[in-house]
Amino acid sequence: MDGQDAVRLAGARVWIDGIVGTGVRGPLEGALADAVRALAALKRSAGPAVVAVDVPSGLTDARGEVPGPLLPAEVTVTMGAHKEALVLPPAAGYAGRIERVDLGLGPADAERTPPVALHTAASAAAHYPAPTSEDHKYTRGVVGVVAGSDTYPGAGVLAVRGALASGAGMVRLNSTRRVEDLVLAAEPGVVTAGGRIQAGLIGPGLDEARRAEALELAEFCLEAGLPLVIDAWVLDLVPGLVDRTRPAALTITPHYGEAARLLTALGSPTTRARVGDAPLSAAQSLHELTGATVVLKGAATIVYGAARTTPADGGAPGRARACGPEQGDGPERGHDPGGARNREGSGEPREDTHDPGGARGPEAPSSPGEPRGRDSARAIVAPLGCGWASVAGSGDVLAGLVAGTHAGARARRERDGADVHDPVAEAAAAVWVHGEAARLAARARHAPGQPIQARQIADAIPPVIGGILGA
Ligand SMILES: NC(=O)C1=CN([C@@H]2O[C@H](COP(=O)(O)OP(=O)(O)OC[C@H]3O[C@@H](n4cnc5c(N)ncnc54)[C@H](OP(=O)(O)O)[C@@H]3O)[C@@H](O)[C@H]2O)[C@@H](O)CC1
Ligand SMILES: Nc1ncnc2c1ncn2[C@@H]1O[C@H](COP(=O)(O)OP(=O)(O)O)[C@@H](O)[C@H]1O
Repeated sequence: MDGQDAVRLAGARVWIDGIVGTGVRGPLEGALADAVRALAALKRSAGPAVVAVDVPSGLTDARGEVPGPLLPAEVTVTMGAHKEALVLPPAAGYAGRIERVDLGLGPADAERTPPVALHTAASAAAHYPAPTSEDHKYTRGVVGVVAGSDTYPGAGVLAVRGALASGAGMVRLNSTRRVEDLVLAAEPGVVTAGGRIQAGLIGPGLDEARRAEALELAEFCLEAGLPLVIDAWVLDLVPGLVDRTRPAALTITPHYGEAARLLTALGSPTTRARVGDAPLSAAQSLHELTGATVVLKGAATIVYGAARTTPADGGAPGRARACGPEQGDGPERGHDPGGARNREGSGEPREDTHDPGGARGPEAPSSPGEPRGRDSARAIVAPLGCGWASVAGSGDVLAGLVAGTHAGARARRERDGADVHDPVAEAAAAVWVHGEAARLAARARHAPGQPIQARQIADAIPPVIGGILGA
């Protein structure tokens, strides 16, 4: 590109970038790299809008990494299927708004580009069915939550609100008196007594003083084969839990900083910057090292894991002993989220509070690295989120929503005796709903939008779910 080209280009308000497509692999090199670098610099100073054809030039990597110079676009018009580089972070951040042009190659094109699927409203709707006349709170799912502390009381409120907003039938909370009072003032339907649960959540806003309660719920869930979501600081429990249990039902929800810490603790040292450069690889490594479904949070959130195709619970389908009878059981059975405090007066742990190994059957995977009865791993990514979602407590709402979504799915499996468990699809649905809720709250669907708080994301979840069910 000579000086005259530069002057001509600088005068144009829109550039159409069709320089390099998806056929190239690895970083652009030589004269091509120099030209793309020069154009990117000129774009920064002259400010044209760039419309890329298929992919922005330089986004060549199928794992969403950014290998070298590239020309960022405001709009990318892509043909047929979505390309990984357009949906996976960090590359997705350079593609702008995506316009897909159907080439008539079939409906699957819209959603799938193996091995990465893009989550959509249609795929989320299946995970939030409207209750029928047969349903009651236990068939809609009960979430046991250990969240919030006197250090971070607000996170407990937000996690509970996320779980409730999922459509779960009930949330049982174990927290400090202050957090419980705050939660009950906002949500009087929350229960602080022990009892039957169908999924657990530990992490949001916990401090060291709450470690024992978090560990107790984690062990209860993993031993009973109940879905367990681990978030935030208590992700540091994961290496110990993976060693001692088989985490078939474990979902972890780290942000990049937490992912780097956890990978390092698992013997794969890395940094937050390296996770940010290659988040798909980080999510894959976390899954391979733990067996868990990994929700790696960022501007575009990657969900990585495997579906179970054999009974998650072993034994009689539809019933987990640790959860007590099918219905009508009260606080005398199941998990006791109040721990020792709620047992005051009895002197002993209750008979059904822990059920070591009882509900986990022979179908449990033999090791985290070599799960039996599971499909091969896959990634699902939600479209690039609305930036207003990056506000304190947003991830706490998401953790609650993921746990509520797992609890609902688990309750339906118990009711129907179903044996297919797809925690990746469940978690991806929750991520999609959370992203849409942020967009709705911020009024950012067709406009830049406006600042929001995490509680507004929680408030917007029910209308998003209602919207996808009514569509
Ligand atoms: N209202 C309440 O009660 C709230 C309570 N909360 C509770 O606070 C606790 C601490 O959680 P926390 O995430 O703030 O701190 P922590 O994990 O130590 O991060 C340290 C370093 O990690 C990085 N990093 C952070 N976020 C990142 C991201 N999204 N994406 C990428 N990187 C990110 C960043 O590193 P840097 O970029 O500076 O290198 C940062 O300096 C936790 O229990 C939580 O539940 C919060 O939810 C807020 C609302
Ligand atoms: N730039 C962004 N655009 C869209 N969503 C974002 C962006 N940055 C973060 N998020 C989302 O915001 C949430 C932040 O969660 P987290 O880091 O756990 O925060 P907190 O601990 O304060 O709740 C995640 O759901 C993440 O996907």
